[in-house]
Amino acid sequence: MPSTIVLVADQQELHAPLTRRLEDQSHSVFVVKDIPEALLYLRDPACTASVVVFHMVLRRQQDAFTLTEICSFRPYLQVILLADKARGTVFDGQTPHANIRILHRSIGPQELLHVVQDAVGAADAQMGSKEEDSEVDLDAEADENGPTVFTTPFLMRVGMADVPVLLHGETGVGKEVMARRLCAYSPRANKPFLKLNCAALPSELVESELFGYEKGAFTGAAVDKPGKFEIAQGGTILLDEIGDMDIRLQAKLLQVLQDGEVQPLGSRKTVKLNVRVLAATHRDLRRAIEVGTFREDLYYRLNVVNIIIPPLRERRDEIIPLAEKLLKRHMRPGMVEPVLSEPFKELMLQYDWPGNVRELENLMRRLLVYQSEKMIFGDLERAIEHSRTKARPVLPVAVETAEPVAAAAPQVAPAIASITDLAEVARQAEAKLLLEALEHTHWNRRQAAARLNLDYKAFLYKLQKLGLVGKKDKTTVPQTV
Ligand SMILES: Nc1ncnc2c1ncn2[C@@H]1O[C@H](COP(=O)(O)OP(=O)(O)OP(=O)(O)O)[C@@H](O)[C@H]1O
Repeated sequence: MPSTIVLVADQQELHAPLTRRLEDQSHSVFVVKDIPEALLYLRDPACTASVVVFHMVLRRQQDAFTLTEICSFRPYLQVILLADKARGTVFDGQTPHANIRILHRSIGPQELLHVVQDAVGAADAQMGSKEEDSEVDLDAEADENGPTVFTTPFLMRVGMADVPVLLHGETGVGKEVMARRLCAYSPRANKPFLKLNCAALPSELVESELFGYEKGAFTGAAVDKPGKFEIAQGGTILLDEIGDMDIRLQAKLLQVLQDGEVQPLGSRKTVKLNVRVLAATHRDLRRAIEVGTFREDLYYRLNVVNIIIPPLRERRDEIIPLAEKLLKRHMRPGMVEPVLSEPFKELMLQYDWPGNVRELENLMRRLLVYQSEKMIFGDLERAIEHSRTKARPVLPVAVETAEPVAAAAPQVAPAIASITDLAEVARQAEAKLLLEALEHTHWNRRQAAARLNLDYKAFLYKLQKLGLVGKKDKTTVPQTV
């Protein structure tokens, strides 16, 4: 069975031959240049590696602790370490975890290949026994890496499909975790995975980050800079908070997706792209389309597969297992793992978790710091009391799902009456009118202004105010869409 193998090596001549031979056997090899980066990757919930080979000597005892900890929450993971002596000196006389093999650093390439193949077999055997269990009742499978409403076979199919995926869900539900997981199951698993948060930056910055620029393209562009699309070549890009992307930029993104090529700002060259696009949002994009703040054509481009991740309060059976997993994730070596008491678990099950898994994670981190439930018991009680007296947060409208398994997920409530602010309603209505006029006139602004019986300057001012055009950057407004 093809596996994902992490190879930790800082020298090309060490990892290149091994990578080639493993890739010849259809395995995906992910090369990491240093130990801290490798440990970080292995701790990531989206990591699906079954074998990790440290082609460098582990010297810090702290790293050995971390590795042991990773092995305990990733029971399939097989670890191969090279050491100065074929005995684990870094483990300071302690017996290493059963899945850790320590070899002498002078081992030859052929012998190392055999050990890696053997480790792949051992990981497969352990995963196989888990898969047999899951065949009995796939839906009930307790998947440690994501909401149990999505089975591993479903996610593998979507991951392998290499099509755009739109992820919907409230903040903190695990959209990024899901995106990383889809990537890990895809043929692009050992290629770059980049994320850009479209809401966190002003639109000009999002544009230059995504598409890159050439030296001199604008004030401050002192050197050429490739955009994320270019850096992610061969891999995957996650456009987080796509619902917050400026409408003008949406047009440009659409063009890039349609043409499969990108033109850095200020440049004449175009770069052919081979990047899988995943997008995530907590917004109701259907509504955004209605009010003219999201382009329908872009929506259909991104929405080949649509996954709605339900909020944590709609998958309460996952709260306790997730809490226990998050406690383990954040424990430092030598820490005593707090045992969650029954009354505390009961309280956790009553709470609605508006911040979803992120909020649960923060609570578990606090618990590890305080080492006492008592200190946060009252906070949780007050939060429950508060949520009883307040209205539920507004949720995104349920949208159709492309897969039967996804359709089985609890549907989220419609976002009725989410816009209570009159000024916002007026702003959105105005934006819709302006955009319609621009669409009709193929983005000829003079004609669009005339169509709306508006003075041209007043029209431009409105475009600016609504964020539909940059102050100086008129050239990037699409003339044809
Ligand atoms: N199934 C899971 N197992 C373990 N941790 C999880 C899981 N889902 C989410 N998390 C953790 O919860 C936090 C929030 O997850 P993530 O960033 O994926 O959510 P999000 O929906 O993308 O959030 P936002 O909308 O704010 O971008 C992260 O620290 C992540 O590691």
